Amino acid sequence: MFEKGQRCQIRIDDMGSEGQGIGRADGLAVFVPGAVAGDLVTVELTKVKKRYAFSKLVSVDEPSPHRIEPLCGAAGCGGCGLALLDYEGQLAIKEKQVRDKLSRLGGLEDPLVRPIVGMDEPFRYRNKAQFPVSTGGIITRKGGVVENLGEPAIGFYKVKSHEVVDCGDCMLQSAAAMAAADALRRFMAEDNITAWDERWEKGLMRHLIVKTAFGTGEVMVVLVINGKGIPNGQKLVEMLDEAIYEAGYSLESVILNINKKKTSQIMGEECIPFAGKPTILEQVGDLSFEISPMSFYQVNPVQMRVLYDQARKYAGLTGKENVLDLYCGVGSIGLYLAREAANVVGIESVKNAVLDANRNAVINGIVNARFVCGRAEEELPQLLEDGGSDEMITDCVQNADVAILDPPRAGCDRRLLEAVAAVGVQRIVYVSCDPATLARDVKVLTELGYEFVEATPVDMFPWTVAVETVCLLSKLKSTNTI
Ligand SMILES: C[S@@+](CC[C@H](N)C(=O)[O-])C[C@H]1O[C@@H](n2cnc3c(N)ncnc32)[C@H](O)[C@@H]1O
Repeated sequence: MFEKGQRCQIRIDDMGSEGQGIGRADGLAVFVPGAVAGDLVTVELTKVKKRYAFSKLVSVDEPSPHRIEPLCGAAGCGGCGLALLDYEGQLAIKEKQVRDKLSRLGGLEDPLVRPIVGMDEPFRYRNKAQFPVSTGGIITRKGGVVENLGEPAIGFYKVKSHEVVDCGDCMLQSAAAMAAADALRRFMAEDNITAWDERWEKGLMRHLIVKTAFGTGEVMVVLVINGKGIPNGQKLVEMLDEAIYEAGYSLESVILNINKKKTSQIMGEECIPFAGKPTILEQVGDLSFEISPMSFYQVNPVQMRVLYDQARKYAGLTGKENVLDLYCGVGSIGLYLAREAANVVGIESVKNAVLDANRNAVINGIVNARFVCGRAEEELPQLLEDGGSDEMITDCVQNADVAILDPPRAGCDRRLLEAVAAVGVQRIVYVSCDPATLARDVKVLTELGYEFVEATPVDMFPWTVAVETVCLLSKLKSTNTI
């Protein structure tokens, strides 16, 4: 029996969702912040439950061969959960997590999990930076004049708080994003621009969002503000333009996003084009995609191609198949596969993303893909039962051969999985950003008449705990050739 305050020595063999080490003491799972997979550590238990315990690290008695010094001085920002593990160690732990989850939660005995596909250069891979802005608080002087208490800080929230850790350089962000942050920091200091203070619900600048299209070099800056405009805003545009140009990119779009609410939601509903174009253009292989301020777009374009190529391989298209692209976002997977399919129908719940998806089809001259707005778990059963006014959509849904599922972290609604099984597709390609919900859904699909064939993890987010997986399930029993 373990109790609070007790010390014990354990070997760390897993990492938790916040990057803490996990080891076992007589079957009890012990969470250890600051420990990494492979470490032998002494810990002091701080809270003991029936099956698990929390602890604090007392000493690292035998460091893991993969333990390294923290990636950067801004450690504490909470972004890099695996900042103390080298890249090889990160890949090993992610692959293990996918295998473990598929066995334990998916009920699969010895699932075939291919080696994880990592990056050659796991730095500056993010095409979207999202920095909170602070000046450490504001004060209101006589006459209602609002003033900052400190210097502008642009970076990340400290773990479990809304305190902004200023970040001069983040190795995960593009050079354009860091240049934009630097320009905004200088502008705010020179022009005494206030930052949002959530205690008083006052202050102008809330977030800086920078989207970088690596394929074309185009950059969009979104300034989330609590107001209608930015005093001397033209000067800021010029400073951003110069800084981003010096970083080797081209500022093509500046958007003001209005968010006046006390909310943890980063963006408000209203976007006002402030300078340049309302969208930027990205190039992926021979496809072009318009990127708008609000729609979801994969954040790691290098690994996005790896992911989509794996999905294409698993889809096994010959040109005759009807493909469903469920949870399709701006249609990128469906459009990537469209030239090798008969027809593609995508379903997505965010209206703007559906508009982008249909526009992306037009931009690329793709005529055999349509995108429908709605909740996939409601829209698919309905199209299956009643059809719709568009013949191509009805035919594609009712005679679909392949379904791509790419849900958010929560995974798929059971009704959607039942509808996919009712369509009777031969192949299901499941793209997942959470191995636990993937495993849960794989279990449901095996109960609905599909067999798990194999999975390939793809590292979309080096240095963080997140892991992406592409998985193939088949209706055909053991007769697949990939
Ligand atoms: C992980 S993203 C995948 C997007 C796209 N497949 C891609 O590769 O860029 C998940 C998408 O599912 C959408 N979504 C969330 N819940 C949904 C639902 N119930 N029905 C349809 N789409 C949904 C989100 O808006 C988001 O665009």
